Amino acid sequence: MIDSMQEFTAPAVDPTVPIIKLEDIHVIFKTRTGSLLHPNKVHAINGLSLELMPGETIGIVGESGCGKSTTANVMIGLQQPTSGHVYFKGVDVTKRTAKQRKTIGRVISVVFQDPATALNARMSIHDQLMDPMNVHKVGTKAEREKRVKKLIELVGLPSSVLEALPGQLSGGQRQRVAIARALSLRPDAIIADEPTSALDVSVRAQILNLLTDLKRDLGLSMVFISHDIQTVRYISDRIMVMNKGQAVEKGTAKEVFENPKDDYTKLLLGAAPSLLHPDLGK
Ligand SMILES: Nc1ncnc2c1ncn2[C@@H]1O[C@H](COP(=O)(O)OP(=O)(O)OP(=O)(O)O)[C@@H](O)[C@H]1O
Repeated sequence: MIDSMQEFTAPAVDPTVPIIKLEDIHVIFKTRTGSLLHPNKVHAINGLSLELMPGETIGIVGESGCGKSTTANVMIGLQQPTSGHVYFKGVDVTKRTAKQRKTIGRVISVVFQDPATALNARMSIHDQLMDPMNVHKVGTKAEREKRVKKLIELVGLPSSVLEALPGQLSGGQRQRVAIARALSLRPDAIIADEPTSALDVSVRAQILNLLTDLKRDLGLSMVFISHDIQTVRYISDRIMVMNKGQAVEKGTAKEVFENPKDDYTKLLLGAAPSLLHPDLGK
């Protein structure tokens, strides 16, 4: 771990105010097909409420199509809810202004499933890490250069990768770069949408461990999205189980695993073998 972690730690915030709060969110997509009951409509999110408190990791778990990514998109403002409210540090940003959008884009970072598509194939790793800091005019050029070197160290990569293009790195290394970039603006929160699903099983464990270390050392708040309940258990303080656009169960990781209340949660717990690497203890 590097000495000067402090400059990467999440900014101090009021511990009693959620970083992100979703209140009774509905998202209805207009489509060409739809269902028998709702022709030409998909009710992707159906009355969802959620609070991400400072320093905590919330795991969102559910099968493909249950609305996990749409929930993430509502949080970061990529998807406008059909109804309901989105709060950022206590401020209603449901209909966010361009200025609010820019601010929130800076303080909530996203790590996507596939680092190959999230990174620019033609840009060196150095330039990709510099880019968000250039856009948001962070410090002087010399300070940004120094920060790039520290960021790459923070995610456990040698400085030699800075000159590489994404295609020259392994999937796991690329995801580390994506995480370094997500940390570059010292975010309040990270939204990780299936960040390990595209990786080999052994690499998955390494990335999960890296995220666990970072959240502990930097005091990050995190929303961790996955269809694998064991992976979610490993990293989350609290878990929300989603089914058909609704939260069917919420609780601490311990509560959800030891005393699941909802039938769907029980089904998930008893379903397919974990995608988690066996080296990660239960
Ligand atoms: N832009 C869109 N237009 C129409 N329907 C959409 C759109 N985006 C998502 N949906 C639908 O909304 C529902 C929720 O999708 P979403 O991608 O949020 O689920 P998910 O749980 O993230 O699934 P996955 O794990 O496969 O990404 C699905 O039925 C999906 O087909």
